[in-house]
Amino acid sequence: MTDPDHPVRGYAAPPCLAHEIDPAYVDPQQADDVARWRKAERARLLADRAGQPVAVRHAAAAVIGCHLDALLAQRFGSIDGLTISAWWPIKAELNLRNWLESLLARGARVALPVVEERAAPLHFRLWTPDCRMVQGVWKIPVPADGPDVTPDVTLAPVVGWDAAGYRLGYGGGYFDRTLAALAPRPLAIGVGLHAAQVPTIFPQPHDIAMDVVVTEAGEQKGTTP
Ligand SMILES: Nc1nc2c(c(=O)[nH]1)N(C=O)[C@@H](CNc1ccc(C(=O)N[C@@H](CCC(=O)O)C(=O)O)cc1)CN2
Ligand SMILES: Nc1ncnc2c1ncn2[C@@H]1O[C@H](COP(=O)(O)OP(=O)(O)OP(=O)(O)O)[C@@H](O)[C@H]1O
Repeated sequence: MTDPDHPVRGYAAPPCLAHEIDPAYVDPQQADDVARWRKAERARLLADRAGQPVAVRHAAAAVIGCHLDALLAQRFGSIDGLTISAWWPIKAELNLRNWLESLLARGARVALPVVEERAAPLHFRLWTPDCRMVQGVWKIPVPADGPDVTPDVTLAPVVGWDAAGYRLGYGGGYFDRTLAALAPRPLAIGVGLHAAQVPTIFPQPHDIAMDVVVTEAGEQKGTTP
């Protein structure tokens, strides 16, 4: 229908070109704003976390181990034979080492991430308490050798998280690249302090949401696989 008071004068851009716009198109100005916001938010969250008493982080890690056990039991039944990747804690990250050792005692395999190439997906190597470790990227200890493994479950430490399951890490984009590259995709569990929740991380096209986020307050986001 045409409105005689507002004659159609033509389009600013021909509508027939709409299909040629890449759905992954990112407004560079907006992407820049989000990157700047994330940098400041990371710094704030990291300072907050470092300011928590060690006893608080320690207690949170113990409770999170229990929540993770319940979650894995619900999703997989037995964990015997599962390969579960975690992290070697740095910068006041939660230390799940006791829980990781309990996984080994229950027949699971534990893997740690290795940055073999910058700006590329992570690799994973099996870990045991007595395996030889070497310093990797960012001086993060990694298992010195052993074959690459593909985790069934990957635990990703979060600097920040939102209720939609998106995580903020250290800004390397490593977990997003890794999840984008793995097929089948492992169950991705973001793990961190409840206080690290933010209303949104302003997800960008490259961000991949965690299947679940677990904090000391329990499971925060869940999807039925
Ligand atoms: N303990 C632990 N191990 C982990 C992770 C983690 O979050 N925690 N990772 C989780 O992914 C991977 C390592 N993540 C890294 C993330 C960023 C940079 C890094 O070089 N950052 C740059 C800034 C990048 C940018 O802003 O563009 C820097 O600080 O200079 C290094 C490693 C694998 N191992
Ligand atoms: N699949 C991908 N392909 C190419 N670049 C990617 C991919 N995923 C993320 N990136 C790049 O990585 C950069 C950092 O991403 P982001 O801010 O989400 O990191 P992060 O999730 O905090 O880091 P990390 O996962 O290492 O803890 C982004 O600028 C993005 O362009």
